[in-house]
Amino acid sequence: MADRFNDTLWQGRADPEPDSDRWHQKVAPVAETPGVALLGFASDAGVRRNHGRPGASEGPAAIRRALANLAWHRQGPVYDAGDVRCEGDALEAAQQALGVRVHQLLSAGHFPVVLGGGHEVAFGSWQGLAQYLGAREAHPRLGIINFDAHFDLRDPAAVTSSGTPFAQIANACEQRHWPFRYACLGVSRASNTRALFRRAERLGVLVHEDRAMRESTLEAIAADLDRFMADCDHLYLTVDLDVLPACEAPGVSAPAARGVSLQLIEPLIQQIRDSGKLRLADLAELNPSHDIDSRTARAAARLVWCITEQ
Ligand SMILES: N=CN[C@@H](CCC(=O)O)C(=O)O
Ligand SMILES: [Mn+2]
Ligand SMILES: [Mn+2]
Repeated sequence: MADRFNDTLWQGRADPEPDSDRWHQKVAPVAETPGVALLGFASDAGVRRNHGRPGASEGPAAIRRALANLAWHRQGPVYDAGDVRCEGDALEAAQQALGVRVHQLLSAGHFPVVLGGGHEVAFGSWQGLAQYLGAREAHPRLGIINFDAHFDLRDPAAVTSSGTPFAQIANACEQRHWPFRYACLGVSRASNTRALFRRAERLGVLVHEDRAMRESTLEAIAADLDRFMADCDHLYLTVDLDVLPACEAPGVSAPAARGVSLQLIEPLIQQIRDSGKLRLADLAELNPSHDIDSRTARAAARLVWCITEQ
């Protein structure tokens, strides 16, 4: 189920001038010094269960290939912790295995960045963070910030999938008597039913629709996000690449007719990164078999680069 560091993915241009490093020259197998730990979740079992277009299990390798050639401006180390792979439809076991790895990385002082995988990655990521925080606090004030065209709050009673992770997390929080704090930014009213909007309202979700996210509203959204973050001690950032317009991210299961441009999303992600509360991040839904000229993989890599820029 677990794949280790794969050197063949970390290849790229080597410039002869000094101080010209790129990620492929710096990323290393996990070591003791705390750093960013990339961890792949090679799964599209949740997408399949959700009747989507399969192929996201190849996402982690494609993100690494796109990251490899980006310029290195960081101080601290970046590690590649390999992949957790979902075998067949064994999604629950894979999510649990992902949780175990995320917990281990957090306990070792690393900042895990999980590379999906369908958005079912979120329930595995969260399990790892919940184990970590739950061992330290009775009622952790954890905020989840999801950039996504979809709420992914479908009823998990019948089947769990890439469309249910935040409803699963809400249920798990209720069982633990933990607050459920969830922000979904970039959601499309056209792509989410009334039932999903009602569930989001019942759960007190902070919502900013795709069509309300513009250059002129960015300041107000940033202020809203600041208020959300002020109520939290820890943050989990999750980015579903289908929040981007189809021209920026064609390689996803459900491309967005409208979407929110990377140009608008990036400053909000910087704000989250700079809060000092970000414990965990993941990227979801990259499907290389539907990508065009690696656009989506490049957008994903750029987001990882931005989340870890420090
Ligand atoms: N993670 C994806 N979730 C979406 C997919 C929508 C679609 O396939 O059209 C959802 O379940 O709503
Ligand atoms: Mn989505
Ligand atoms: Mn999603």
